[in-house]
Amino acid sequence: MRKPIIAGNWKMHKTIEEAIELVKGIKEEANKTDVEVVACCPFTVLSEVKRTITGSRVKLGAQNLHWEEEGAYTGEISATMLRNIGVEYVIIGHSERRQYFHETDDTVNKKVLKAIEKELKPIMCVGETLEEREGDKTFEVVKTQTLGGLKDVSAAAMKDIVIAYEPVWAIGTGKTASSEDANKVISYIREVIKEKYDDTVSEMVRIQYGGSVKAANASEIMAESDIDGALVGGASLDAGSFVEIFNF
Ligand SMILES: O=C[C@H](O)COP(=O)(O)O
Repeated sequence: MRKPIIAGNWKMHKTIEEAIELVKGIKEEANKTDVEVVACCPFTVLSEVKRTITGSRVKLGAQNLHWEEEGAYTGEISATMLRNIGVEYVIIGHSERRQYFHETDDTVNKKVLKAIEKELKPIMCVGETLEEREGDKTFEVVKTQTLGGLKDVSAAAMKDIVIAYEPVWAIGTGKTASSEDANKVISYIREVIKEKYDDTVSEMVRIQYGGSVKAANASEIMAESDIDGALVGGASLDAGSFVEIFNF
C-alpha cells in the first residue's frame, strides 16, 4: 500500500511573513491526516518554515539543488546546505527548470544521484509538452525522461524517490489532464520502472500527478489506481485550498 503524498510547490512566491502564515494555516490539518504533506518552499524561507512546522507532520521540501558538493557555482545551493536546514524532499527537473534554465535528463540525473547520496528524497518531474502530446510522443518522452533521470539509481534507493508526472500543457493553465489520461501515463511510467527494476520496485514507487490540481478535482485524481499524490502549484499558495486538496 503506497502512502499518498501531496506536495505544494510554491515556486517563486512568498516572503518570510507570508510563508509563516501559510504553513501555520496548514499544519494543524496536516497533523490529522495520514497523507504525507510536503511544503516545497523557496530557499529564502526554508529556515523559518522549518521552525514553524517543527513538531507538526508537515515535511520540508526545496525546489532545486546543485549536484556538486561545493565550489564556485554562484547562485547555487548544495544538497549539504539543504540537509543542514532540515530539508527532507527536493523537487528535481521541474519542467520550468527544464524550459527556462536548460536542465536536461543528464543534469536531472546528476541531481537525483547527489540527493540520494545526501539522503534527500527527490521528487523527480517528467512530462510532455503540448507539441509532444499532439505528436503522439507522450509515452516516448516520459520513458526517456524517467530512464534518463534514474540512470545508475539503485533499486534500494527507489524507496525514497517520488516521481511527478506533470504534462507541461496542464501547468498553471487551468487545463487538467483527465484523471483517466493521467492514470494511463502514470501506469506506463510504472511499467517503465518495472522493466528497469522489478515488480516490487514498480509497485512501491510513488507517482504523483501535477498540473492544475485544485480542491475541485483532487478527489477524482486521487481515486485513480496508479496515482499516489499530487504536486500542486497555484492552489498550494492558499492554506484553505491546499488543506482541501490534502483532505481529498
Ligand atoms: O509543480 C507544480 C506544477 O507545476 C503544477 O502547477 P499548477 O498546479 O499551478 O498547475
